[in-house]
Amino acid sequence: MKLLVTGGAGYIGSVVTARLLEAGHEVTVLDDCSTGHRDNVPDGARFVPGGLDIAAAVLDPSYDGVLHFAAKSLVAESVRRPDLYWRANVGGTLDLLDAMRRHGVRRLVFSSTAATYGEPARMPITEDTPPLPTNPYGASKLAVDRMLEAEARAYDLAPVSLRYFNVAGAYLRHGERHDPETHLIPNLLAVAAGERPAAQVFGTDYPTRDGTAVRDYLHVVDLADAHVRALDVATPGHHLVCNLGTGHGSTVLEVIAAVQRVTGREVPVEECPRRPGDPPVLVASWERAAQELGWKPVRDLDTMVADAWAFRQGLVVPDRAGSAPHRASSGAGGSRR
Ligand SMILES: NC(=O)c1ccc[n+]([C@@H]2O[C@H](COP(=O)([O-])OP(=O)(O)OC[C@H]3O[C@@H](n4cnc5c(N)ncnc54)[C@H](O)[C@@H]3O)[C@@H](O)[C@H]2O)c1
Ligand SMILES: O=c1ccn([C@@H]2O[C@H](COP(=O)(O)OP(=O)(O)O[C@H]3O[C@H](CO)[C@@H](O)[C@H](O)[C@H]3O)[C@@H](O)[C@H]2O)c(=O)[nH]1
Repeated sequence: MKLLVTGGAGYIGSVVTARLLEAGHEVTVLDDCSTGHRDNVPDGARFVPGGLDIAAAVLDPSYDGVLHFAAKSLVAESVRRPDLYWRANVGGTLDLLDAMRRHGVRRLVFSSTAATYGEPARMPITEDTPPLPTNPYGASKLAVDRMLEAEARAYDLAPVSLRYFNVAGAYLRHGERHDPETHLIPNLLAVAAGERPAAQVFGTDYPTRDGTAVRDYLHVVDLADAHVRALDVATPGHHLVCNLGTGHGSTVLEVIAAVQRVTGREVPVEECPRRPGDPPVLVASWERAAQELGWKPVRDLDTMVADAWAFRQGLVVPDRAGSAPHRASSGAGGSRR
């Protein structure tokens, strides 16, 4: 297929672009490099610098589809500057959808998020869980999901919203290079590398097995492979929504233990107050993705940490598929409220 990847100079978009190229697709990346890096765009992809407002000039009717990663995605920033999030995530996507309609491009894979669900009490989270986002980031992504639903009906768009849980790991020369870095695993690796004095643990009084928050970490290559599959099942007039996670939750302290195990380094801990807006537990049910996409995650937490560590050391990270297949029915992995 001939594909446009928005945000392909970012962390996840660059890994997906690499996997799309490996699968034989032709890829153009559109990215304004606001949080991404030009040198992240894999060789073999065409790069167009710019924002979503120029999508109409980049697309043409020969394109088979779009994978849309370009967005602002920091929860805390979205609380401080909600206008930025509505404009970039909702307004930007409107520009993209207008461009797709104009050129008759229907297939769309969209980066949605677990943040659309808010703080549901029941785990694991299925796609039928009522979405109640608790911050403007999640709300802006939910607004796009709703736009896609309506445009599928009205204009025969073929959209797939993939709701990612916590993405981690690296592939080839692509890993997390955010500034500031807010994500847990890269921050822990900075401590292991001696670049930060201690790991900050945000909240030790959550109602979980060790008091720290539970998240469902998914390897970025497993995530990427779901996108390659989603392109094949996108259907005009139908909006498919699928969660992507492993069904297994890890606490912050368990992730710290994994980092110590994998790196062989000490990670001193500093207990800090809860980070505002952080839910206690988020764990995905990925049964729908298994059914609809024929997908399953096959890389475990230690592989995510090892690959992120290798990336940080400047190594080319190989594909380590099959480190630990996950069962679709596995439980929440954390005690519930
Ligand atoms: N990282 C996670 O755990 C996670 C979880 C759920 C959802 N997501 C979503 O996945 C997507 C990718 O996340 P990421 O972690 O790779 O982020 P990232 O910041 O590394 O990548 C986003 C890319 O989009 C580009 N971009 C941003 N706004 C743009 C615009 N208006 N026009 C053109 N380019 C623009 C940035 O320069 C960057 O290269 C985002 O939509 C994010 O909301 C990420
Ligand atoms: O230095 C740190 C960083 C994080 N955490 C905690 O670790 C967990 C994971 O945090 P982080 O890696 O920042 O991810 P989330 O805040 O869970 O958000 C990610 O996962 C969401 C879906 O679950 C997506 O919507 C977001 O885009 C994505 O950034 C949370 O409980 C944090 O409080 C710490 O204790 N110390």
